[in-house]
Amino acid sequence: MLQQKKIAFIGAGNMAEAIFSGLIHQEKVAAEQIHVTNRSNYDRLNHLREKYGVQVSTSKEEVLQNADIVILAMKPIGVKDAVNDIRPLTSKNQLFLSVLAGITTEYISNLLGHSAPVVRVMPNTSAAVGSSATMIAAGDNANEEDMEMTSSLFEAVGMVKQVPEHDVDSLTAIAGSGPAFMYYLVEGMYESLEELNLDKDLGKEVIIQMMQGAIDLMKSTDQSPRELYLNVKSPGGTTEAGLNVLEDNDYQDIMIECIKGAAKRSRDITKELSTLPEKTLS
Ligand SMILES: NC(=O)C1=CN([C@@H]2O[C@H](COP(=O)(O)OP(=O)(O)OC[C@H]3O[C@@H](n4cnc5c(N)ncnc54)[C@H](O)[C@@H]3O)[C@@H](O)[C@H]2O)C=CC1
Ligand SMILES: O=C(O)[C@@H]1CCC=N1
Repeated sequence: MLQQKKIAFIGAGNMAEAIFSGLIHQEKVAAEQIHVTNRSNYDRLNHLREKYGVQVSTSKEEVLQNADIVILAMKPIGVKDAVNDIRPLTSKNQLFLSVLAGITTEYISNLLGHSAPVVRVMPNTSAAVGSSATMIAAGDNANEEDMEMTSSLFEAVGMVKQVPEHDVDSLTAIAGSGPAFMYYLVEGMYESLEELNLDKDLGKEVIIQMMQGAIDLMKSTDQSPRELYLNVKSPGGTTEAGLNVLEDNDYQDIMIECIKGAAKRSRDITKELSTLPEKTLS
């Protein structure tokens, strides 16, 4: 399905790199099919070309010409300028995938001013290793074939779930931002290594394998997280001592607030930009 397709990335940051590096490593797409541009950082484009063999250009025209799929991967705040800039170079025959947090397909369609299909996509940086949890939601003009194309692209870099667009803000908190919350937790564990006078390399290896094992076990069982941690906890034991500290500090409430805060931010981005741009063409 993806063979021969020209894929244009508008934006060449962390997320764009995670997606196309994953696609290339999984051998789903050849590096020559990927065309990348950014605002103005040619050194960055050059670095990406040398590292992955992708096509890069500062000319948006070159990148967009005959592109089948256009992936919008700039920061949400820059979407208006970016799409205004490329609009004359786009056509309704191209499939637009927006990975921008908090930006609706309606907003993108209004900026584009034509009836090209737009799909909202929320991946995460684990795409780089083929392990993203990617949410996809159809905009009004996206048909089944467009969704299949989007699915097949992102299945190459992990799991894909098609969801209604009204759920994407909440799912962004988990699928998109979630990895950062995990890394933050692990950073805390790393910091404990020093206080415990443990060898850092050994400790890091143990922490990563411990996390991997916990994930493997969760995937292999119907047991709830509560059952799983109760299996670990012994009366008067070490786990109980640690869990007491977490409970005393309302750790789970904090985690719930963390996810809700991220979801709210996604909804607020939409609201901040909610004065929809006027349709430029009928
Ligand atoms: N970093 C992550 O884990 C995730 C990010 N996202 C979304 O991906 C998007 C990009 O995020 P990052 O890659 O982290 O940001 P970043 O700051 O690393 O990259 C942004 C890129 O957009 C380019 N850009 C800005 N204005 C432009 C314009 N007018 N024309 C062309 N290119 C332009 C910049 O030059 C840069 O290459 C955001 O909208 C974010 O919400 C979505 C899921 C996860
Ligand atoms: O922090 C952000 O806004 C983006 C979206 C999800 C992950 N990173």
